[in-house]
Amino acid sequence: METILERILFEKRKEIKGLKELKRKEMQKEMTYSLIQQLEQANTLSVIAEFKRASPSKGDINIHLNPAEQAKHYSENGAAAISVLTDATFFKGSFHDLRLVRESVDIPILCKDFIIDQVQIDLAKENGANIILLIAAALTPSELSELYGYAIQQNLEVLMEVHDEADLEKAFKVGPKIIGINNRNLRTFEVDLAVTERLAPSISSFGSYVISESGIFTNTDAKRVSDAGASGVLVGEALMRSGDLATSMNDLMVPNLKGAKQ
Ligand SMILES: O=C(O)c1ccccc1NCC(=O)[C@H](O)[C@H](O)COP(=O)(O)O
Repeated sequence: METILERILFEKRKEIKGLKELKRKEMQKEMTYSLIQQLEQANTLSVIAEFKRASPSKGDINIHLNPAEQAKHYSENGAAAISVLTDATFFKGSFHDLRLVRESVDIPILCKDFIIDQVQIDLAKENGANIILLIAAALTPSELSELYGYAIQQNLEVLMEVHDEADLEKAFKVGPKIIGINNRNLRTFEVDLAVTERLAPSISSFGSYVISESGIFTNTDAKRVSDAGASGVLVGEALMRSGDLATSMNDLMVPNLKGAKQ
């Protein structure tokens, strides 16, 4: 006669089979949201469109936009990925915004925050991010390497941000596949696309993809950073203020065959 323990274990084995299948499907889904894959396949400059209500340099940009609706418009107009600012104090963002965006689109999402601890990476993942930002200037070389390793372990992609040669040296030691060049000096707020022109060649030689971040508004700006070797751009303010997203996105998606990693 079957004991209660045997019956429980029989049911448990069935449950575990189901749980494993669920986990496998979830992992498969996570893997399909890949910015690296998008960059590999793109033949135009890839646009990472940012949801950015406000910022320290510009104050309120567009605080009334709905994150889910804006993300849908970004995606419908060809965004390769969406960046969501989750910092509340300086950017009026939240992890709730990130979740709303995840629920509204089927493309990779970057959690744009000032990550200094693993717990933020956990939160980013729990709320649907596939990519996290690590800012070289905000971390020591060992913190950068430790947080990078942790994110990769969690099946996340990493956009490692640099602004000068010292940051680049730190980044190269870790060896990320995607490096973002922030054209904005985060200390002075000065924005200069020449920063991309100066740093992109060594990143391309290193073999990583270049994303040019900040201060990109026009077709001329997009062409300029694409010519410098960028495979993608990260654009916030221009898209958050745009009255015609289709045209704004189209202007940024310049042909970019040579931007892709060789
Ligand atoms: O945007 C700021 O004022 C800012 C200030 C201090 C730290 C970071 C800041 N911005 C984060 C970003 O990197 C940008 O949101 C992103 O690159 C898009 O920039 P933009 O297209 O110029 O809005």
